[in-house]
Amino acid sequence: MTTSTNGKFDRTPLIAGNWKMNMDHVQGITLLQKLAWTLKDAQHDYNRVEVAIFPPFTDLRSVQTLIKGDKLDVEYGAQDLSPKDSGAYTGDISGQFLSKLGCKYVLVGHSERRTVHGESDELLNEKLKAAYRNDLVPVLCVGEGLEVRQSGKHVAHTLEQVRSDLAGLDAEQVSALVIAYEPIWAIGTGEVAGPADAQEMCSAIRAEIADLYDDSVAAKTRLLYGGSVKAQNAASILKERDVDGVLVGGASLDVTEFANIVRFEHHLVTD
Ligand SMILES: O=C[C@H](O)COP(=O)(O)O
Repeated sequence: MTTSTNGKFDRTPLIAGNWKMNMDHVQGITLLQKLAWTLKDAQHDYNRVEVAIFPPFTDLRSVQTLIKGDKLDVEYGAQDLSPKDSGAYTGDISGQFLSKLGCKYVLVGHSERRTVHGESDELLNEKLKAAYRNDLVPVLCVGEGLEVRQSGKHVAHTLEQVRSDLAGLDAEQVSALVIAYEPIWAIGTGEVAGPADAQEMCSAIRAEIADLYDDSVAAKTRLLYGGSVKAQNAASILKERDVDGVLVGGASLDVTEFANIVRFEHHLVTD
């Protein structure tokens, strides 16, 4: 039944669910439990397609306990971290604490952090370094707003974000990095960038990494697309050569929908 989509899967595809500020810890473990059951019933192979969730900070301990207790193969991460490791930074969360909670990943520079909280590329560069210092794999989010897209400067704009955010990172760090291209105009709006748009940007980001580092680094960095991804459009986006996964917001709160996104290869077979 399962088939390779296009032979690109030397990079393990990553299907990531960003719960944003939804699901308290009780709701969160119910959602995770249902997701794990659904994927178990479907005999999902986590080595073939990795699954990660990004719950609110207050859910992380419960998520860790469930995943450890039930030996689930779902990975998890936080939605943000402080650029500092400890100190008088009221309200901030240290990467040290996230690491201690068993997080594998952390989102950095989600567009809602950039726009609602005014986070700059300089700050995001510090957050990336904090993530690596604490053995967390960052999922760096980049992407343009509607005005930039309409001006036709979306590729230049996004590559500038990539260059600024990665300043000072070494080849090993960037090889492990995940970058999510999320055009702001497509987030939570129902507007989806087409597969060709996702491929255009992911291929430009990969070429930029090859320029900044080398081809072997660019071949390892995983690139995701995010913005109104649903089960119905996931497979066509994931078929693109440089798209290695998706970062899902709204649809990650619906178990059936998210599980179907995780099982995108099966949709390719039946589409
Ligand atoms: O982190 C996820 C993105 O913001 C996409 O959200 P969405 O799938 O609700 O459009």
